[in-house]
Amino acid sequence: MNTGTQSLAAEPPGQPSVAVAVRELRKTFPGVVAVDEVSFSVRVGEVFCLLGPNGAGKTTTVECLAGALTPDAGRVEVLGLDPAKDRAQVRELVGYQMQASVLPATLRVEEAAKLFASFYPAPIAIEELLQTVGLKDQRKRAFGKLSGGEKQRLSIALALVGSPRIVVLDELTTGLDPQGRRSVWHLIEQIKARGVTIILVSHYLDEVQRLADRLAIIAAGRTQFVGTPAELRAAAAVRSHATQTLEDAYLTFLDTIDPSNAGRAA
Ligand SMILES: Nc1ncnc2c1ncn2[C@@H]1O[C@H](COP(=O)(O)OP(=O)(O)OP(=O)(O)O)[C@@H](O)[C@H]1O
Repeated sequence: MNTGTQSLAAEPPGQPSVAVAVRELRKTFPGVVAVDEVSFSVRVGEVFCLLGPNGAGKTTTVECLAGALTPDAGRVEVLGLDPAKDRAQVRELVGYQMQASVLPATLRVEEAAKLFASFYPAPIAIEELLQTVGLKDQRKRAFGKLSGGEKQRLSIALALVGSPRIVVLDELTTGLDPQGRRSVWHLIEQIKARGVTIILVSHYLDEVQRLADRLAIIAAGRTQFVGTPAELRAAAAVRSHATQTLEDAYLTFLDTIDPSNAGRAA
């Protein structure tokens, strides 16, 4: 197994090069081990993708690093902070893409952005934010009247409004048409170009191929692989000569995971 982890303690003084370090993370809910033993590091400025089957523990993991859940065991560091203890600071540093559908239907785009901006000490100017995500012309439109792609853009805007250094995007392009997906990918590349670290939970291997600098595969609550997309293809090629696309490589890799690890009960 290649978990490619790094030690925060090994970082030189000054600007950290590791944005997020997760070590042997475990999180249970009554009757379920959601995350059993997950470890990975995310470097400052990279796009890092979390992949894995439904129920593998990806959302639980990112909720632990965003400070929304408290781990049962293990260690999580976000720019040197513990999200479970330094919750307020971590919430200023990490933008978490909310499920947009929780917003009231009558709330206008601009009102939602202003509301979320009021939670942060140094928010981005609303006009610049809406321009960046391509919603300037829709700023007066009510949330309930937005298309699926526009809702997705708004949820990204709300994750960015606090000028975060890290953005966590969970299932970024689910439900978008091909054009909408490509334009959201372009948006992610623009955000990356500003130096923001991006953690992306995705089921779409074309998206991962296009955006990811590195990725982790989580299955059965454990990290099964950490590396670049090219390294995943190389690792899968050892197991199957038929491997071609990143999706082929991912599926080949998953096939080799011991199924007795799955379906964990607490
Ligand atoms: N609040 C909760 N209470 C009880 N069980 C939970 C809770 N949140 C998650 N789980 C369970 O923990 C496991 C991991 O869920 P999680 O949402 O982290 O997986 P995921 O990898 O994000 O899945 P998906 O790809 O389907 O979104 C699942 O079995 C899920 O049912």
